[in-house]
Amino acid sequence: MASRTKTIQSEGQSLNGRGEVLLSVRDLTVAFEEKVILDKLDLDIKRGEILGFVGASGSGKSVLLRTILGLIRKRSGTINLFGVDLETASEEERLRIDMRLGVLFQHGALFSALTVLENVQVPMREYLDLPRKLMNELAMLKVELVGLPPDAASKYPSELSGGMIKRAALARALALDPDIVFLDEPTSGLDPIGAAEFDELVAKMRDTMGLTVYMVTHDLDSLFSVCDRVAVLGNKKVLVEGTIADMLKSEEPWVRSYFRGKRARQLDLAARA
Ligand SMILES: Nc1ncnc2c1ncn2[C@@H]1O[C@H](COP(=O)(O)OP(=O)(O)OP(=O)(O)O)[C@@H](O)[C@H]1O
Repeated sequence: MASRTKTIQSEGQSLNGRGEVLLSVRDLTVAFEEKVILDKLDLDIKRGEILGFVGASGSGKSVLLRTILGLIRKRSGTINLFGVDLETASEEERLRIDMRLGVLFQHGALFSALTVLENVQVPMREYLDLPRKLMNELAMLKVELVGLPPDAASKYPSELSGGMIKRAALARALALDPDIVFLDEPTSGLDPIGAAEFDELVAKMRDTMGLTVYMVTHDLDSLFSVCDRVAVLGNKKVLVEGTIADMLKSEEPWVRSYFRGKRARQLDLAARA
């Protein structure tokens, strides 16, 4: 556990383009009939950062993620990705944007009838037209990139551990070399060691590839150990955002109890030790 809480946050801004805003959400309102879930919400994510997105259960984290990904229709506001307003984007622009996004859904794991290699190739088949041999080679590189042994490539999801499934799902999310990956509770269901290893992998990808990560999580360990910035969803908008240090100083009641509750205090002490 102690190694988990040792901070592995970004050490510098050395990679090109760091700081550039890749996703900008402004005045976003999402409602299901009369029920407003998000009300004039603003959010930015910058290149090369890991943004941890937290909020009470049912506060709308998944709705926001699905709206950004174009799976839920917004009522008003703008969502701008890579400088393009999604509402006015042409079909071709939208396709190019989609290819720059990787997604790891919490329950959307892997196709059970496909091997790991075939799962990783799903986005490649959808968006690219590559010869089979090249696709196999590229998918294999992704399998290795996420730290899976080569023999995992020919296995089916039912033959893998929980941690290996998450890695394989990450490999699939990285299939097209995206600029941003959206991870929906990536460490849920993993034991602390598996979760720590997954966090370290994500941090390594930020540091070596400049990957930008939007991580919805309830996992305090992840928030303390890898997130460069945290955004808290509450009252239908981003209530507070900033570093973990900012969260620890916040007097907002939900943020206070979440980040300064007993468990959070123990993690903070361990991280400082
Ligand atoms: N398709 C839908 N139709 C109607 N209401 C919906 C729909 N999808 C989500 N909601 C409602 O939107 C609210 C926010 O749900 P959401 O799943 O985004 O919460 P969450 O913050 O991700 O919660 P959790 O942390 O428990 O996963 C909930 O009240 C939910 O019932």
